[in-house]
Amino acid sequence: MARYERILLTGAAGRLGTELRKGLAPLAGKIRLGARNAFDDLASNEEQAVFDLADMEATIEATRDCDAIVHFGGASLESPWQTILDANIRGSYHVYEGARKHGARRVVYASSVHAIGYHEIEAHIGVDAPVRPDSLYGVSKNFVESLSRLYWDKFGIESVCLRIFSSFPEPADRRMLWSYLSFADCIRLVEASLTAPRVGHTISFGLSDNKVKTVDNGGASHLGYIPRDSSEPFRAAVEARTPLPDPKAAAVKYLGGWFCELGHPDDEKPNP
Ligand SMILES: NC(=O)c1ccc[n+]([C@@H]2O[C@H](COP(=O)([O-])OP(=O)(O)OC[C@H]3O[C@@H](n4cnc5c(N)ncnc54)[C@H](O)[C@@H]3O)[C@@H](O)[C@H]2O)c1
Ligand SMILES: O=C(O)[C@H]1O[C@@H](O)[C@H](O)[C@@H](O)[C@@H]1O
Repeated sequence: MARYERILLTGAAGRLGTELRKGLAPLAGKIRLGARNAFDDLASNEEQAVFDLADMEATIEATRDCDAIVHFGGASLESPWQTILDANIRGSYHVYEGARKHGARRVVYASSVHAIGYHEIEAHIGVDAPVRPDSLYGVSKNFVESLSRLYWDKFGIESVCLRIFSSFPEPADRRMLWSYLSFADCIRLVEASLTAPRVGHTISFGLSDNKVKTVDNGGASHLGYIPRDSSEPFRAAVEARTPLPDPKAAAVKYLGGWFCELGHPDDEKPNP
């Protein structure tokens, strides 16, 4: 029997949402696909909810009858304040209010490395290091990590906040040789987050079993996530096509990589 009756997946049309749509299928009787546009290829175990996360009423309504929420919708890069505010901050508040009003037991949230992007790689931080965002995007991830903490402490809604590093079809640059999370491992991580018996409020890094380890995920071992992939098969090709970067550059020094070199998104020309 499936573990959940109905899971709401926000961001269902996105890069990771598209992968999770297939990956979550065994875990729930129904997957409700949350997106801004309608799908025309619904499988028999799928239904849809078309809404913008900035719309409080519609977002709360989309959570009705869902016993779990996998929240992967929102701006996935540094963006102007208004976008961050509407999609990530207000949108996530609406999701958590939906969980509270409609009785979802657990939320799995796509946080990001950019919540702690200004920590130096050599610090080898654990999941309980102080937050250190590298962007407004990172600040929005800090907000939701904190919001979800409140909803656990006050309302008993469990959350797993996944600080995903770089989840792409394959590592695109040298940083991704240590920050890579394969799609299959991303699905394993979300599955572990949904099926671990007790998670309370958990923060976990989201990485594959890459050879170079930059952080310590021991504080999330109770999830039982075991990565099976690694960036190593891609190393030779990545190193051959990308020059050795300056080791003192902010993009190399900090976990957040190139986000640490971005300008401010609300300046007229943020990235000259
Ligand atoms: N892929 C990665 O490497 C990575 C790393 C860290 C965190 N994340 C997080 O994982 C989540 C998914 O990332 P992704 O790589 O699939 O990005 P993506 O941009 O492909 O997916 C995000 C989805 O959210 C939707 N969305 C954006 N604003 C919305 C709004 N206002 N209302 C409703 N839907 C909205 C988009 O249409 C899109 O389908 C994001 O929260 C992102 O911050 C991704
Ligand atoms: O740092 C990274 O590699 C990734 O961080 C994530 O938060 C972003 O959604 C993704 O677009 C970045 O490429």
